[in-house]
Amino acid sequence: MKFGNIDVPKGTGLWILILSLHTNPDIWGEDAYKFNPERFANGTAGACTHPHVYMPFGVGPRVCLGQNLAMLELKMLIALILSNFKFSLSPRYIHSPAFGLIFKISNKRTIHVCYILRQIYSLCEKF
Ligand code: HEM
Repeated sequence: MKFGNIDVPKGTGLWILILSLHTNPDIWGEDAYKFNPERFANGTAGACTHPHVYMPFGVGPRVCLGQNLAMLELKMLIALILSNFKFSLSPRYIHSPAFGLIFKISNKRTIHVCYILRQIYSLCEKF
């Protein structure tokens, strides 16, 4: 098949870089890299120009089987965290995002996050 002027031979594996789709200013606007959950206030269609390019769980026949379970777990976890912790930015905070499979903090900051996660897990074990 042909994508624009690129010929793709039969049997070729294509890897779509989802991070690029999810942070493209042409699709999400100038604040594409900003953490802004409110952009979804009116659903995915209200957040971007082409709703079908938002695919955190993949699309089509191989879409993530655990999608609904994962969303339920995440909502419960966030509700638990927000109702049990207060948040403020540490004066020692250094903004250091790094790209892996997803965006994460760079290795030098990981140890602090692991500590926080351990606290959160121990909290969740109580429920
Ligand atoms: C936030 C959490 C999760 C994310 C972002 C996620 C994302 C994904 C993505 C992107 C795929 C590939 C879809 C594709 O090939 O188009 C996938 C596949 C899959 N996921 Fe998840 N997933 C999550 C949680 C889970 C959970 C909790 C389970 C099981 C309990 C699960 C089970 C699966 C399975 C079995 C597949 C393979 C489906 C297939 O190839 O037919 N996932 N997931």
